[in-house]
Amino acid sequence: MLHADDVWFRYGAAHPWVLAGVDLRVEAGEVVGLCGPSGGGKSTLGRVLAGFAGPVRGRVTVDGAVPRARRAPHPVQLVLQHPERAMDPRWTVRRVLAATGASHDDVAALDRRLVDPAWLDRHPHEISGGELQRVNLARALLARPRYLVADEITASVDAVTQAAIWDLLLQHCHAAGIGLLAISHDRPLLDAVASRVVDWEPVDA
Ligand SMILES: Nc1ncnc2c1ncn2[C@@H]1O[C@H](COP(=O)(O)OP(=O)(O)OP(=O)(O)O)[C@@H](O)[C@H]1O
Repeated sequence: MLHADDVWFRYGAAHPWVLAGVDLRVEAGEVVGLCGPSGGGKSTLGRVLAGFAGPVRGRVTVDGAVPRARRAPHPVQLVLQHPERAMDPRWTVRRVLAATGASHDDVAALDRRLVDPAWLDRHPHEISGGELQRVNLARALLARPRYLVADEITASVDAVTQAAIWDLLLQHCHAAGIGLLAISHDRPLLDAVASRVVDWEPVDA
């Protein structure tokens, strides 16, 4: 289980609390939606869950333990809305994927619906936004996460691409037993992809 256990967080002592006593659980293989208003702290929680920031109070555990700094990828991978901001524009897609530490064989064996081999020698700006988001998801999956946090991952693509990306992601998470936290302001989307949806309550609400 991925567990935010009484998590408190603020961006410095002079700033207000963004997370105040958050308790959120995602079981292995479960798909949970997190829905709430803009600026309420959902992305902050995603960053804390994936280890980009530590809680000021409380703790995040992954399958019962607090993840320790080590050379292996973090067991919680975070995927964001804008894949182009998460990649070096000078790198080819192949290099982006190889930078995960994945072997040539692992990259070659990727689901072709996720990464078309024709994209491998192109740069991020030489494939579409929806294609680049699939590469971004492939990169997260190559890290063999136990949990994924998907933060507004299809907010910038059309409805058909959105459906295709979610279909693929859910298939991969189901096959690998990955727990998924889907963050969005789009309640109908979360109702369609998640087995339960948590309504986020901002600190000041
Ligand atoms: N690096 C930062 N330094 C200071 N405050 C920050 C920082 N990042 C976010 N915040 C503040 O934390 C609060 C929560 O932001 P966050 O991005 O987590 O909300 P959100 O619910 O994900 O919003 P949205 O749906 O618009 O992305 C906001 O008030 C934001 O201004």
